[in-house]
Amino acid sequence: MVMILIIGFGRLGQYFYNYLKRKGLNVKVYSRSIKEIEENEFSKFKYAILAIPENSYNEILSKLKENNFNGVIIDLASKKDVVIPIIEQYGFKFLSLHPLFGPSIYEEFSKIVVIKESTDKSFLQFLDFDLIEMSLEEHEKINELQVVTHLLLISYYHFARRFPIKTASAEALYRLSERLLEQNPQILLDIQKEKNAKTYRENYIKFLKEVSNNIEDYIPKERVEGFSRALLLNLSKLWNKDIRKQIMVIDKLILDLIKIRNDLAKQIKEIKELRNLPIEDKKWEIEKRNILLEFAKERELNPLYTDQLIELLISWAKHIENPKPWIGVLGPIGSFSDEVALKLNKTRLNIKYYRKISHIFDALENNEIALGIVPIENVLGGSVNETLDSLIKYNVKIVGEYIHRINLCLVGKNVKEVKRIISHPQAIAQSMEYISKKFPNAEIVYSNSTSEAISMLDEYSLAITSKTAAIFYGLKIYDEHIEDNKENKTRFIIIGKKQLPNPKYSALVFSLEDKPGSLKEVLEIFHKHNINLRKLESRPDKREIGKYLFYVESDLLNNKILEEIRAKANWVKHLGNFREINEIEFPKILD
Ligand SMILES: C=C(O[C@@H]1C=C(C(=O)O)C=C[C@H]1O)C(=O)O
Repeated sequence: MVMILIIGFGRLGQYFYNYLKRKGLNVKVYSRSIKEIEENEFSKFKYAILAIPENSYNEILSKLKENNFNGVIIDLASKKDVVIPIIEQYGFKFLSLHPLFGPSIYEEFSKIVVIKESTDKSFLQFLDFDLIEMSLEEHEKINELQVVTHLLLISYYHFARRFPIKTASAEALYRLSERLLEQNPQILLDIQKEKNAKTYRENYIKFLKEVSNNIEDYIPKERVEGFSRALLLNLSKLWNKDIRKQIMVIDKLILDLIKIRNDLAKQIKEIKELRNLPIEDKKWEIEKRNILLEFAKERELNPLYTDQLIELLISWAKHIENPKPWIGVLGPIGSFSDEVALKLNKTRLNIKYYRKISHIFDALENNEIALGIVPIENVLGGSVNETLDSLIKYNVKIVGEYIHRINLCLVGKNVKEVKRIISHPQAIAQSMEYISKKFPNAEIVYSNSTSEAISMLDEYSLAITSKTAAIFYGLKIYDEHIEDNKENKTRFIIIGKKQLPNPKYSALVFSLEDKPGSLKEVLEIFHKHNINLRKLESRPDKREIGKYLFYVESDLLNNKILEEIRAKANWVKHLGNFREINEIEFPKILD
């Protein structure tokens, strides 16, 4: 495997170190502060990347020579006319690069100049930046530009500091100058002390005088298409022809902004603590939501998605202000599980939405969430098999239950004609009579959840959802309580890892020996102890046809009874003891 040595661990050295590591290459560092290797190991390396100032070249190259390094030198210096002769003097093969790294080293802003005269270019295979080949002479023009840009920003920095009140453009320019001056001062000084630097500066001053004397000629007659909105975005368009890269810059900007937003939420939390105010400010949330929705409307942004995004940002901020354990629920927002979660948890702050019931079990087992809320049975549709099967498969406990009155609503947006009815199979099953009477010709389309059906709506379809979803997504409610049985209820279970005190019921699964009467023997144990069964359901054991597992819920079982059952069954899994709960009270429910 090729071994790469990085000498120098400033900004550029660190960047290349992380970049090459990420690519799975074998990289080591040698610098004043970090010595991952000894000098006598230099000979092991195929490449040595020099991320050091020009005035250290002699010292480092002689060290490399003395210690038998005979690979390729990769120089990242900007003054090629200074460093290349030194490298040649030591007789090394070399690759001369000039990384043009843009705003805070986002990769989308990074190009690398490769000097044509380099004697070994094999290292380029490891770099997937935009590479630009240039002769030493052409590269010199970059130096001229760099000298002038720096001159401008350095002088502007000192000039602007005298004026405390800044306009937006003065501020922007000032920030740019600060960004430059954040760099290693020695490098900045070296650039301005280069042999032609003084001439470059004087040429530019001459040019400035010319502009100043004939200013009318230099103000364009037409407006320039400029950087008026987001500077970086526009820069990105200039730098990247690749649209995916431009989108990536946008995504990174969004994340950077969210980071800033969340840091502000932390600050506001401190103020609220000082003033003894609650974290959540619903009044302000609603007010700002309306302002932002108006803002989005002016920009023709979809209000539904904008609203979801705002909701997410606000919950994110609140969760940062007050981190609570996560609750996993079948989503998206507006599912019946979400209704129950809201009822039990009061807020969506710490609710995570999952697309499938089994994903909630998986997340709980992996400690991504502290609790899950899942449906287990409906009066009309019967058991939710995915929940039963997940209870069998995953290592979690039932800690509580909640019975929820289901109101099925028929919703849509600007419907012209009803050709399709979309919903979760359970909701469809619960309103089949209604659908076949009212829409005998409609096609039935199944979705993963009732709320997911909303994203599938068009002018020719209706969805069956909760009222919460209809309100949240601003949909028209065409009818409600369309369920065939007006006593429609769903029982939800709360799953977790710890049991609550004072349980009333128990749940277990067991398998039996394949012989006459084996189920009866187990059921007799319940009878003998006068334990009432609430639910008995068989599930295929999924290994052999005709083999079943039995899911049982009953009044509370003690250990002695459980032992008796274990003695009669082939295999028993105790799924927990639980009772009805009407509120999730953290931290009580966790310890
Ligand atoms: C950040 C704040 O705290 C909460 C979060 C909000 C948000 O993220 O926009 C708004 C109001 C508060 O419920 C705040 O009070 O402004």
